[in-house]
Amino acid sequence: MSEKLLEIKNLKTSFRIKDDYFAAVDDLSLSVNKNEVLAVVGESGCGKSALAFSVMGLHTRAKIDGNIMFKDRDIAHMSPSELNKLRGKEMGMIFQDPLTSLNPLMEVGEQIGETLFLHNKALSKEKRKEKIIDLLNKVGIPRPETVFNQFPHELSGGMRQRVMIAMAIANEPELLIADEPTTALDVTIQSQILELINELKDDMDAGIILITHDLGVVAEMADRVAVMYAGQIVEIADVHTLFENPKHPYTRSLLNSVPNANEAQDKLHVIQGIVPALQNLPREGCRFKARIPWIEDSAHEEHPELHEISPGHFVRCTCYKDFDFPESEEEKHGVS
Ligand SMILES: Nc1ncnc2c1ncn2[C@@H]1O[C@H](COP(=O)(O)OP(=O)(O)OP(=O)(O)O)[C@@H](O)[C@H]1O
Repeated sequence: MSEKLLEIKNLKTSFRIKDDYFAAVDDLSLSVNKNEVLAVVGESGCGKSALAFSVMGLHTRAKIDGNIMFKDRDIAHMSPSELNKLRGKEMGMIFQDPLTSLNPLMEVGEQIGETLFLHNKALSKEKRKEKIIDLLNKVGIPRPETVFNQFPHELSGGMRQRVMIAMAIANEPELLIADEPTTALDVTIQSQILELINELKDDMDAGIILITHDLGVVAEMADRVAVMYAGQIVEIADVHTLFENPKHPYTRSLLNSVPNANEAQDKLHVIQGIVPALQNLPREGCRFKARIPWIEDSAHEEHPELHEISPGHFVRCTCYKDFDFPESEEEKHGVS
């Protein structure tokens, strides 16, 4: 039986725009087990990073409602000092762009050392250095003794990403959030980094939230997949089910918009439109409705819910039952 590490219940993360608050994560619930990679996918602007930052307690101005239970403690409402004790120790995060999270003025060894020191003041200077070299080795950095004394700008993008991973895992966190960890990297480095994250999962029995818009990465890495649209989860299932039997029109559109090298495909489907800006998100009814105008209004639920259609496979709104891709351009634009 898998052991639950994180349980998010009815999370609502809202940002203030002018005089109102608008939810970027809107009543979202999900859980992550130990030794599991949960991928969170969706187009730009659907709320993936807002979710990750909420879990890490990194939003300074957002309004957070709901609960984020991490090992039976509600971290959604912890004080900043309590959260600081958890971050970097029990929870680690890998960001998309290492330059935003590494200090440009500090040598690599010193930065990793600081993270170690913050959470383990008893470690002697010598032991700390030993541990840092070990970590640099572990994340596949050649000549770790040299890199120890280098500044981030002296390293390549792939090496910087590895340094950030070394920092994120320095204290062996139980929960690791990786937000687009390989987007900026070329394909060979990307697969090495993913392999590394996979090893960490097994070595440390960690739970991992992997945020990405790359479905190839999802197929390779994830145990389960949550598909997000407009702040909500629209489908969640184990990775095999999600790729073999996707149901929600949004999931099917995402999968259908990716060329499949193994199969002959007649036509790629392009999802029309974009995720609306936060202030313009439809909050009533099916949020995806405007992007599939050829589907009858009556197919949608008034208050779309997540339906468990097979064990562990949840789909939001009944419109999935009637969904198919349009046969013609006219149909696609809702003209019959
Ligand atoms: N601090 C903020 N203030 C106001 N709006 C914000 C803030 N941060 C995010 N948003 C808005 O919240 C929505 C979700 O953004 P978020 O960055 O979580 O999306 P995302 O799915 O991670 O996108 P990407 O893949 O581009 O990073 C977007 O409409 C974004 O403009």
